[in-house]
Amino acid sequence: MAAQAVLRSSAPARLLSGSFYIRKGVLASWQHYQSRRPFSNEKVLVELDESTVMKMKNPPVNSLSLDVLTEFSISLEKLEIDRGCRGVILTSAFPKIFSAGLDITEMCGKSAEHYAAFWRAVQEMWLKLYGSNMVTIAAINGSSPAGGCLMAMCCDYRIMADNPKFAIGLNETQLGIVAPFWFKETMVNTVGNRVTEQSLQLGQMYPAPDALKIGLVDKLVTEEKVQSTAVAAMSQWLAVPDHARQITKSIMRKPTIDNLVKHREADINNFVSFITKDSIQKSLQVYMDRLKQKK
Ligand SMILES: CC/C=C\C/C=C\C/C=C\CCC/C=C/C(=O)SCCNC(=O)CCNC(=O)[C@H](O)C(C)(C)COP(=O)(O)OP(=O)(O)OC[C@H]1O[C@@H](n2cnc3c(N)ncnc32)[C@H](O)[C@@H]1OP(=O)(O)O
Repeated sequence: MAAQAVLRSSAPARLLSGSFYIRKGVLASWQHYQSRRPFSNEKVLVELDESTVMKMKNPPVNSLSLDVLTEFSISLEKLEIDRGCRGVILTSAFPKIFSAGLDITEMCGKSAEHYAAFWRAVQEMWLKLYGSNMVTIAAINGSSPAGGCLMAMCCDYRIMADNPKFAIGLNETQLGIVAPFWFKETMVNTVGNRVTEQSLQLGQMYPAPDALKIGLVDKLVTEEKVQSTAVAAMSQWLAVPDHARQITKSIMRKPTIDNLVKHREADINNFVSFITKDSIQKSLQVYMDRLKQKK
């Protein structure tokens, strides 16, 4: 099977635990297995099976904290330099939630230095995932607002659980904040300018069937089949010669990536000056209070 060809050998089924876990099909040897042990840290779990799977595992809702983002980038980088790994499926360890997006508590009541470090980590995650040479497939097994939607959009292909209760979108304006230009550009590259303009202004969350209609996701399947469908899609993507696919991906994405690289420091300064405003802090606090009250 092509998906197995990605991952070269045979290996223990499961390795690590934490906010993510990565499952990888087959390793060449026990020594090779041992050499992957650095994945075994607080936030990342590596599972070795038929496909490489990164599972977000930060209860209760996979919010993307500074730690989670840092761990995600390190883990992805490790896979990126591993020549035995050609593709990654990104999913969640929890049913009903893919990711709640950026951890709002990281953007409230902290120092300017903290906000800068947090935003750099968000950028790093995006640069690594959007710019990955690997085939990346999002297996979206639940709701995926804002930063969660961004992660999914960074992938080459998106499969979502066919449940209208699960919604995906960039809802930043609903929090009184603004999706930065590179979130916007990622969405434009996914669904086009007109849909993005409307979605971003309204902070629209799309139930799964609507997300399929606008092309925000590529395929809907039942919840139980999300991961197996991702594995099957991976086989298809991996049947294409790597060099041709990678160069094509780079042609498509490089201008967007270069734009952030060029303006990275300005973007951090912009974020810090925006998020430290009293009015923005108030908006985020009100949103968090509402989230807690809805119970
Ligand atoms: C001039 C300016 C120009 C440019 C701009 C410059 C800079 C840009 C500025 C800012 C950009 C910021 C970009 C932000 C991106 C983001 O990702 S913001 C996060 C958006 N996320 C959301 O809105 C999701 C909110 N959560 C939900 O809708 C729901 O929780 C859920 C659908 C994900 C899950 O629902 P339930 O299963 O019912 O779970 P609960 O709602 O009960 O939640 C459980 C628990 O988790 C807490 N929580 C939920 N989401 C978050 C989160 N994102 N961060 C932190 N915490 C979260 C929730 O409060 C509950 O907590 P407890 O009550 O249990 O303590």
